[in-house]
Amino acid sequence: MAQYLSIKAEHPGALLFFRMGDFYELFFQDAVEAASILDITLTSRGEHDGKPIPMAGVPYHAAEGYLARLIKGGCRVAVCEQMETPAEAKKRGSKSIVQRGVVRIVTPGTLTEDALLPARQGQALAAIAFSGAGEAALAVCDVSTGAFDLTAIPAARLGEALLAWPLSELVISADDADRPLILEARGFLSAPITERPGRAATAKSGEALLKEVFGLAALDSLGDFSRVEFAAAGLLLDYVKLTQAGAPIRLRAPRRPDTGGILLIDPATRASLEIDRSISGGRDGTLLAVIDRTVTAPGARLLAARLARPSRSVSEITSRYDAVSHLLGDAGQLEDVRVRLKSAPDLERAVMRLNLGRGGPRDMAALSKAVLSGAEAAGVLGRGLPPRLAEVAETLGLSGAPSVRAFAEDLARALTEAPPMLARDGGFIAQGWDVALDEVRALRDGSRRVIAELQAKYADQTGINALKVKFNNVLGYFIEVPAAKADPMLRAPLSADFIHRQTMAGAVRFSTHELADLAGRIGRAEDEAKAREIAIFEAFCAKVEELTGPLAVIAAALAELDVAASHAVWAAETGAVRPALDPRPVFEAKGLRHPVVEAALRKEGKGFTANDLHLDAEGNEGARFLLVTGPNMAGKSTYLRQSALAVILAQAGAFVPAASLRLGLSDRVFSRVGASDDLARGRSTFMVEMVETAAILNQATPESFVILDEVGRGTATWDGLAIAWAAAEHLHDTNRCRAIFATHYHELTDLAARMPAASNASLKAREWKQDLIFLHEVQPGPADRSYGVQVAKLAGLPRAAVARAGQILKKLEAGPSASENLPLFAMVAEDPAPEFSPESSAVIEALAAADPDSLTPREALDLVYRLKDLSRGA
Ligand SMILES: Nc1ncnc2c1ncn2[C@@H]1O[C@H](COP(=O)(O)OP(=O)(O)OP(=O)(O)O)[C@@H](O)[C@H]1O
Repeated sequence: MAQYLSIKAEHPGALLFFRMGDFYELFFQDAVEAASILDITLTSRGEHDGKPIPMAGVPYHAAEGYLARLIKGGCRVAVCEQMETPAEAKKRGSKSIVQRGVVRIVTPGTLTEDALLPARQGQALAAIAFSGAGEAALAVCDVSTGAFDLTAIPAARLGEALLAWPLSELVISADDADRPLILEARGFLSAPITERPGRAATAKSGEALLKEVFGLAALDSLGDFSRVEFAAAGLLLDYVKLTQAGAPIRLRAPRRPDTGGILLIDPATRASLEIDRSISGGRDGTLLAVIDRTVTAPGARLLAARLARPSRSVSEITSRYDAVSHLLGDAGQLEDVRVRLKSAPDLERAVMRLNLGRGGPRDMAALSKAVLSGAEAAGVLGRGLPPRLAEVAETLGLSGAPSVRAFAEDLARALTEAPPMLARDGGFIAQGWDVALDEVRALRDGSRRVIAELQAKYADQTGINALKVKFNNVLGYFIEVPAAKADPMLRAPLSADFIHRQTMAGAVRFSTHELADLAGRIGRAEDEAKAREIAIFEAFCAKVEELTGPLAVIAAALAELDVAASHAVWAAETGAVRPALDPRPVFEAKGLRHPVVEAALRKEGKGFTANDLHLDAEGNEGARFLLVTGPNMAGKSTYLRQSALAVILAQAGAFVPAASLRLGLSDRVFSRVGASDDLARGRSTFMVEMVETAAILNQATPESFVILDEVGRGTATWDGLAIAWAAAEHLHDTNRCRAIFATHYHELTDLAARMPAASNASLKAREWKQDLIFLHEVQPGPADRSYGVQVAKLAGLPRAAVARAGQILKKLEAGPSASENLPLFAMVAEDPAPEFSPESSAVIEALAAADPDSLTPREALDLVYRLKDLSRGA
């Protein structure tokens, strides 16, 4: 207990998995907590301060499954192992306790095990540091692959920067816990936030840790990082170090992701476009889920990363297109490549596990299979490739890495067909690979055969046919006879040979010197074979470590090829086309479709109506601002979203579901679609809408692409209209970006005539026998009316209510306030609109009645006093 308590004291924030023989045991509050999450029995053992100690345990061989559930349940787990065998402990004195130590702390952001990590999802552990100058630095790593990115960003962009990663855990300095930006991040992040002492987040500690981890005397070779970046790196590495409990950190040198070259997507836009997470939280119904045709886990992770961080670099995007075009051009080759890729396991994570000392024979087999499958895929690719694919083919072809090929082939020969997960289980080195191993195995098997033969010999000698030689873990090999027949063996002369071991209810067990001797030999041979296998495995691990660099390049090439093939397959299935990139800020799509809605409709056997869209931020060849009207349910939101999704797909390097698309690259995509409450953060629907709209109006540049749906809907009609109006003008006049604006305020359609680079479009609907038919077709010009009542009828409002709504609508349409369009147009025309109130109209009347030319100075002064009184309502 003293040992337990002292180890537990070192890891206050984690559940302690305390290894005792074949179990990990948990005690005290840990046991209570784990038992409730894992639904396992809570028992007790011994006493502490006069009270029973709660205890719960899980078998060590099944620990991964339990760990996974605890991590999902938001726990951290410190895994404490026995660092020596009980026999070793005894050597130090008969009362010595086995030495134990924490070998790692398992946290949501630092997993490496296959069983704990979703294969097709990336894992990002991020740390943030802030500078005094409004700058933040973000250090992000994936300990399962070794990726490590380090970058500085304006602090205000923290949200979008964080969400561009598949975040599993965020580390912050405790000193930053109360910053508004962190409080805000708590709202939109689903990943847990871990606080660390502020001293870990200093430039000095960062520099020291970077030097230590990468074995450098000076940091110049890493590139030019700032103090705040070093601080973020320090915070991250310090945490990784803590969780690795002394094992070396295996990350690649930090890379600066090219944020200048990334299409920025803010958190609200990311959520509303459902790129990789649907509004309801899952992956179903997202853009990623619909286009993903990857066949390997690293490919799936790369695809997700590309959709999360589309590019802004023409050369990067073009080279991605070239690869897709090539594969799309040869269906046979594409299929052949994918067959090879399908048999390539997760090389990235297997190598990392092996390097961390957590890998096993199965990871070795995965490494070999992945490398050799990649080589086969390269063979299929052949010649005449565009540069990017040529590079992939060259890497995978291994012509430049003969030692990797030799190693992969060695492994293929050395390992058995289905190797065990853990090296200590043995039996993974194939016959014929190692002479010494084969010899000890022959010895062991020979002794086993002799034992099998002993059964016949002893049966003969004792005359007991039912005599059996058996094995169990407690006795080892033993001789068993039915109790009724055992008597002669307990007496001379047989008792001289047969030594009594155990009497059971129905059987008696014996051993002989001969049997013990043979069993000893088998045991020694088995130990020797295992030791030999482990030695071979360790030699392989050393080789993996040596080849880690080239293996990482191969892993990246495999993922790259898988993503290009995935885009090609999806394009072939859906008729997606290669976008044409234009240096001007245009968006000209013919026959554009919404990939997710289309896929959903296809499942129901329905077709999707493709639509065109032509925008030009400079206003030369098309409108920069398109106002879309049309009935509810006509397809406005779909039209808006499909254009924003096309920008994201195109800049991610994928083809787009259209007949054609000509696109000038965007710096940012903004979307405000649909109203959503954010009650958890204390914001009403309208507040959320205004916060998001404000973000767009404040940040959109002429290169941005904006879709806004029903701005102003969440408040009183006139207020809403006024806000929508002002937002439209601001986008058109000030932001000057490509923008589509959907609205139910028909009054706004007149704006197009007043703004030079704006135009109207609407979705067609037709009334037929009092029913409404949606054609989902976009046409130029405003919608004639809104058909809200018809949609209400479609939705199943009671017949009487629909009829009544129809009556009211007629009245309203006939009444002056509704038919006379709003006075707003007149008011906004030139001057800012004056506030009209009873008081102000009285002031105006008095002014109108006054004749300045005939006023004496005294009368003029009186008039001023009267106006003043009138304005107060006096
Ligand atoms: N181009 C299209 N082709 C076929 N079906 C479509 C198309 N666009 C939309 N739809 C169908 O119409 C439904 C409603 O579309 P959407 O939500 O875009 O309408 P809306 O005009 O934005 O409605 P509201 O004004 O009520 O928000 C979609 O869920 C989809 O099933």
